[in-house]
Amino acid sequence: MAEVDHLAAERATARFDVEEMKVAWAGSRHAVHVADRMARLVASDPVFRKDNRTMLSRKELFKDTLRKAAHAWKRIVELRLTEEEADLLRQYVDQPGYVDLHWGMFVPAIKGQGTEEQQHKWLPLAYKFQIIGCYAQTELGHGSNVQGLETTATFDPKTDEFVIHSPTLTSSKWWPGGLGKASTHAVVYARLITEGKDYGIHGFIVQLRSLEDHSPLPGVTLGDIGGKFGSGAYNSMDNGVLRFDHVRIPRDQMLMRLSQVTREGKYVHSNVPKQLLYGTMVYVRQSIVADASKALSRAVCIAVRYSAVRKQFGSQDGGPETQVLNYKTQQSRLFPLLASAYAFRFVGDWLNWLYTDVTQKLEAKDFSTLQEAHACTAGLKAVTTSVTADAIEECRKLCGGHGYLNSSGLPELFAVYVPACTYEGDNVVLLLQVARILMKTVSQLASGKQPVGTMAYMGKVQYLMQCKSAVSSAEDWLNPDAIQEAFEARALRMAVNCAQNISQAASQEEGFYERSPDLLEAAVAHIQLIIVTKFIEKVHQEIPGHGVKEQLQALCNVYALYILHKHLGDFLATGCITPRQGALANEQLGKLYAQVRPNAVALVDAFNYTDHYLGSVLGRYDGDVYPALYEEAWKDPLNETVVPEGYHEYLRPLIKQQQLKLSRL
Ligand SMILES: CCCCCCCCCCCCCCCCC/C=C/C(=O)SCCNC(=O)CCNC(=O)[C@H](O)C(C)(C)COP(=O)(O)OP(=O)(O)OC[C@H]1O[C@@H](n2cnc3c(N)ncnc32)[C@H](O)[C@@H]1OP(=O)(O)O
Ligand SMILES: Cc1cc2nc3c(=O)[nH]c(=O)nc-3n(C[C@H](O)[C@H](O)[C@H](O)COP(=O)(O)OP(=O)(O)OC[C@H]3O[C@@H](n4cnc5c(N)ncnc54)[C@H](O)[C@@H]3O)c2cc1C
Repeated sequence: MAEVDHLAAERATARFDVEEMKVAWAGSRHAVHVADRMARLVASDPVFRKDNRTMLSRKELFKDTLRKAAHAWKRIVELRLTEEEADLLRQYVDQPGYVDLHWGMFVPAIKGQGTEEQQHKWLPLAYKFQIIGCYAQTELGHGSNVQGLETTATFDPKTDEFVIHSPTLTSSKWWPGGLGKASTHAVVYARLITEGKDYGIHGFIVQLRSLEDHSPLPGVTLGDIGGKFGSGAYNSMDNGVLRFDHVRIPRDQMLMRLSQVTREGKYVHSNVPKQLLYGTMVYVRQSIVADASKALSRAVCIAVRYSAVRKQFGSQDGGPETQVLNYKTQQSRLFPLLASAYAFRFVGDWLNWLYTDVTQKLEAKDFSTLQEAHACTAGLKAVTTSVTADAIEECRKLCGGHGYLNSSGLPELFAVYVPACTYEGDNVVLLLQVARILMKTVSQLASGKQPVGTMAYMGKVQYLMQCKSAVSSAEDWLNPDAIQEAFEARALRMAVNCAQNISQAASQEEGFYERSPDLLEAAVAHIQLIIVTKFIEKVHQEIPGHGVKEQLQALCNVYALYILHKHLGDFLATGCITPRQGALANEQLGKLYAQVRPNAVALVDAFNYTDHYLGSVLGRYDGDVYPALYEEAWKDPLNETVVPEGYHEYLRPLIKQQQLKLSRL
């Protein structure tokens, strides 16, 4: 009971309106309401139970995923849920599965790369689940290097068909989610060959399995690629392997919005940038940024609530011990992660806006913002997923020994989340893309070309290369202009330093290759500037609710000053701030942690997660952690019998043998 009281007391110390913070987090009152309804719908349905997930075998887990997906679809149809509601319902079911790829990549690939006619033909089938699709791009031999894919699609003008073929072992499709067991169709990326010429990678809709009995079609070899990291977790997904042996598809199953092959076999490229082929990846990368804030906020919610419940040391004269949340070290490890969850949420909203804006421009044949969309989605995907993966592990450590139990929810969350650093573009590969664009922008500064969008600050090169921070007290670091200037100067100076070093190499390519570790850091600095800028912009907006703006302001400062403290070397080496100013930032950070402390539990309550979604005995809303931990232990299959299976075979003979030996002595 004492623990329950603890969280109630924690909630009473909050200095802001939690209901209004829920609105700020979700984006609108409507969003809070819909999310609430969908979360409760899922939590109250026994089919969506997930507390036994880590104890299921792979086969049981996969079947459970099929069952949940089918049940979710049934509920979506029965309740006539809107697209927004259906997306949320699937999110709260919280079990990776083939539907993620069907809705998340197969449908968007057809929408983005199919002609109107193709969309008209295929989308209704996909929308009604008459076909199930996946995104088959990566191969055994190549993932990052898309141009290196080997699968071929050779046009045969005699039959008006493409022949899809896997010429080598390394050309086997490898990894696509939903491919292994569930999908009937795939968007397959292959080298288009017509009139004897290789035109590079293009997308094709290929049927893989019979719609009658689900068996692979002739010439198609398919399977699952095997168990993955952790128990439960991403093992609910059937990541697959696929080989083609001269499989024929009609010509009109090439996705022809960007380029076409005529009946005669002539290749025609529309007047659009060829990078639009990568559009589905750009779309998914922006949604992964929003997912990062969800995964991070879940971990932080668990760690904050548990840290308020957990007590260690400090008891005097039999009085209460200290809540671990009161230790300054716990705060300095946890509160930056709390601030990062909010930061990623807001930058994710902004990125979604940017993506929508770019999409509208593309429809109007305006391709001017394509590079900005690529740099922002690639860079933000890389930084937010890397931070989130590390943060989930940090939250596990923040929960001490109990964090290592599956029932804490953290091991599974980590195992599910960590591949986000790799899929949809390895984070290093993506940051190098950002660096390439930074170098291009720096090289254009001399010609007077004004950078735009998130690179616009580079236009202030004369000022930012020589400015000195005016901060002279810890409080000065609360001024957003001081923060913004320091971050802009750091990012620009790192980029310019790289550019200068590269220019001394024998060639641009060689210089880029040699300096790539520095370029990664420059790219990270640029992306951190974007996150800080968007958080500052958010806080400048009108935000209703008692104390809400003040809390967000504090979190924004925590985020920025934490990054400054963590990357102090960059700020000092580039001469943007002095060691004294760095020390003042750290002093201010300590004061901010003290400000966050009484609000910490309420700040995670504002995420509005149900206990079902959190899936953690440590993160329970009521804080009644110990009875739940105790009860959970007894549910383990090992505890089904008092004497374990194998006792008579292995333990008893061993003990008896030793006893016999002893008795002979
Ligand atoms: C407790 C349990 C439950 C918890 C759940 C909670 C967690 C939530 C989980 C969320 C789940 C979400 C589901 C996600 C499922 C994941 C499924 C994964 C799918 C995949 O991985 S699909 C495969 C993805 N593959 C990749 O991303 C490959 C990466 N490689 C590339 O993108 C490219 O090859 C490249 C960009 C690295 C290089 O390409 P290329 O060689 O062609 O290009 P260059 O480097 O030469 O550049 C040429 C110019 O093109 C521009 N460019 C490049 N890319 C783009 C782009 N996308 N858009 C626009 N422009 C682009 C470059 O800038 C160059 O421009 P320049 O002007 O010529 O310099
Ligand atoms: C869980 C999961 C789900 C997936 N789902 C899908 C899916 O649905 N569909 C699909 O098509 N694919 C899918 N993938 C594949 C995924 O997109 C690729 O694994 C990813 O793009 C990374 O490519 P890779 O495996 O070739 O890594 P590699 O490129 O081989 O990376 C290996 C190492 O090399 C480094 N490296 C590579 N290139 C460079 C470079 N130029 N400079 C410096 N370092 C470099 C990387 O940083 C990394 O450290 C999935 C992968 C996973 C793990």
